[in-house]
Amino acid sequence: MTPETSDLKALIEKRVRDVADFPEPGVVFKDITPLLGDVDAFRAVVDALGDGYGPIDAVAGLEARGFVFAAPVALALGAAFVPIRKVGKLPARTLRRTYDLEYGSATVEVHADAFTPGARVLIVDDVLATGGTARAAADLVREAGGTVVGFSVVMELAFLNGRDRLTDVPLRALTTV
Ligand SMILES: O=P(O)(O)OC[C@H]1O[C@H](OP(=O)(O)OP(=O)(O)O)[C@H](O)[C@@H]1O
Ligand SMILES: Nc1ncnc2[nH]cnc12
Repeated sequence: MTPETSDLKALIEKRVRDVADFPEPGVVFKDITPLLGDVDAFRAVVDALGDGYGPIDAVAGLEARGFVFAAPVALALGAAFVPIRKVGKLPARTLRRTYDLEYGSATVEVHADAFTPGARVLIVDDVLATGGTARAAADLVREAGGTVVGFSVVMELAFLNGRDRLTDVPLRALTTV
């Protein structure tokens, strides 16, 4: 680990707050709002999420917290931003996946025409927990014709083993707790 990497991990862990029993008893929620409130930390995280992938055509972000990181990463890389949204929000023809979360379940969609065939796509989110969201996102991008170059997250919750569901996708977690 380079000093820069360990500094970034320490910064993220300092600026992501644990909130017990949210949104339901037994869940320790990782609250990114302090990180978003620290301009230098937010900028460093955006830079690190998109660094070193080579040419990227589109950055796909997961509603809602993933959008906050994915959109600035897209701008920084000179790439398109593609939203992967909760069901019922995208207006044109969509592709859809349903999956389980640490708390409850969710269905997400992407526009069927979001990617040009073979587009190099980086997927960005805030947290990797069970990996259900990440798995759904990677499957949707592929079904829509994109090539998944990587999945980049701010924080991985290792005890939920999400990584095991993404063995076919290069995964980058800026920090793992
Ligand atoms: O690895 P998983 O178990 O799938 O969990 C990770 C996902 O859960 C959270 O989103 P959530 O669905 O709570 O939506 P939000 O961003 O709208 O709060 C988080 O932002 C990730 O997208
Ligand atoms: N514990 C957690 N904190 C924040 N986001 C999450 N998404 C799934 N589990 C989460």
